[in-house]
Order: sequence, then structure tokens, then C-alpha cells
Amino acid sequence: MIEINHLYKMYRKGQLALDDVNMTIGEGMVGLLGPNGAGKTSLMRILATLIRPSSGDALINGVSLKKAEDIRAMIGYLPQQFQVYPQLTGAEFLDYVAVMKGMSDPRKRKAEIVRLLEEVNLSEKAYKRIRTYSGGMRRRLGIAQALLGSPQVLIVDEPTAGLDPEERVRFRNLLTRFSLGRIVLLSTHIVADIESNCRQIAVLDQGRVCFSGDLAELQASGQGKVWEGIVEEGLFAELNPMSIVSTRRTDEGLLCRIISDAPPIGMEAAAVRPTLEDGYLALLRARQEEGAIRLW
Ligand SMILES: Nc1ncnc2c1ncn2[C@@H]1O[C@H](COP(=O)(O)OP(=O)(O)OP(=O)(O)O)[C@@H](O)[C@H]1O
Repeated sequence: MIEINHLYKMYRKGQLALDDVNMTIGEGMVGLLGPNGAGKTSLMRILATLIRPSSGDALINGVSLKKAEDIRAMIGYLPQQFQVYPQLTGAEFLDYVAVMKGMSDPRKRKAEIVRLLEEVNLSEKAYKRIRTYSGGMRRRLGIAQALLGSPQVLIVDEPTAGLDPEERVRFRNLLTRFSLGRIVLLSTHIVADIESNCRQIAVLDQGRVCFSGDLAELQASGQGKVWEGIVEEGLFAELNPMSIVSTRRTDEGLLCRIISDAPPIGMEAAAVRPTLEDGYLALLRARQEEGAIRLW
């Protein structure tokens, strides 16, 4: 379990990235959603003990972040910009990381690397140079390095950014498999990444946790606020662009999906069932209206 207590992060130039974050994270896959600049990476880097909080603390399985060595032995981390050495092979790279993690027995190291390469479906590429890997293969290698030493907690920062749809699905499935019996904390701003397999979701916005709950609860944030209707093309420009979630051209005009507390003016619209993404957008929009955040 991860217990985050009154975590603040203020960067040198006065940028407040985390503003009193409190959260309890249980076992399984947990999604951390939030728009650009919400503080997701800052939170993950703090939990991975790469940077220190300005104040507050978190306990990972009862161990304080102040005990950085103990925490590092417990967690695996895949950063947003995962740096690899393109001239090494996948197996050489993992061996290098394993040595860095203090795995001194070469035979045990080799066995672990073979096992992990198999788990992430890279055995065939093990002895090929990383520069020949696709983006998805590099991410899978990233997960393999994060899993060296079988950590109880896996922290992955926007792991599917830049992947094609097929790799994205494959990568999500891989993470789901690893989340059995572990905590996998995954940050993203892509709702589909967390749609099917996260048992808990937290939404960060401007450094604050503005939602914590399950998928159904996030979806319910859009209840009664999602509308669909046909708009004549000439009138489209008059709609509030911030409220339009999607548009589709039909023979009658543009079919618009809109998020709004009240039925949209200037069109005939019917209330429709919110998707998870609608719920997320409705939540951010409500905060926007409270004046809490700037527009995208
Ligand atoms: N090293 C830094 N120095 C100063 N400000 C920073 C630094 N790193 C992040 N920030 C600021 O802190 C805030 C939170 O950034 P962070 O990268 O944690 O957000 P994020 O939710 O991960 O964003 P994204 O989805 O764009 O990656 C932003 O306003 C960002 O500009």
C-alpha cells in the first residue's frame, strides 16, 4: 500500500507542482490521470525517490520516502523519457541495469534477464542492438528493466505515449498482467489507457487530487451533463468550443457531443450516457468553471 500524506512540491522558480496531495493506493493497477502540467511526473519522481518533496511524506508498504535506499529496493520505475543505450543489445542493457541494482551473481542475473525478456516478449530480439527496436519494443524493454529484482511496486509514467494502437493494447495487457499481486501506478492523460483494467483512479489537476475513486464513479461525474444533437454547419461556430467533445458529419448536419450542465442553446440535443472520458472531461470542466484552472 502507498499512503501519501500532505505532499507538496515547489520547484526553485516558485512553481507549485504538488499542493497538499493526500491519497491511499492499494494493490492492483491504479491510474493517475491529469492534464499537462497537473503534477503527475512530479508525484511519480517523488515516489521513486528521484526528487524530494518540499514537505510531506509517503509510506510505501510502511517505509517512509526518507529511507530512499529501502524504497528503491522495493520499486521499479519507468520514466516518461526512458533513456537507453542504442549500441547495446537488449540483454546487455538489462545486465547493465541489473549490476547497477546490485545483483552481483552473474548466473542469477542471467536467469532473471532471460525470464524477463520472455515475459515482455522480447526473447527473439534479446541479442539485437536496441537501435533496431521499435518504440513499443523499447517500452517493453523499459518495463523489463523496471521489473528487475521483482519489485512490489511498479511506477510507470505515460508508458503508452507515442505507441501505435496495436502496441498500446499489447503494452496495456502486459501491465495488467504484472499488476496481479503488485501495485502498478500508471500515469497518463489518455483515458483509454485506464479504461478497462484500473481498479482505482486518481485525477490530479494543478497539483491537487480532484478525484479518487473507481471507474464507475469517474464516469458518473458526467451524469446529466453529456448531450448529443445535430447542428447545422453554419451554426457550429457559435457553439462554445470548450464544451464540444466530438463531432461527426452526417447527412443532416454535424452530430455534436457536448458537455454542459444545462441543455446546449441553439440546437436540439438529447442527454446521453457519459463515457469514462466524458466523466473525466466533465470533472475538469467543472473545476475550470470554478476558476480553478486555466483553459487547455
Ligand atoms: N524541474 C522543474 N522546474 C520547474 N518547474 C517544473 C519542473 N518540473 C516540472 N515543473 C512544473 O511543475 C508542474 C507539474 O509538472 P509535471 O511534469 O509534474 O506535470 P505532468 O502532469 O507530469 O505533466 P505532463 O502530462 O505534461 O507530463 C508544471 O507546471 C511544470 O511546468
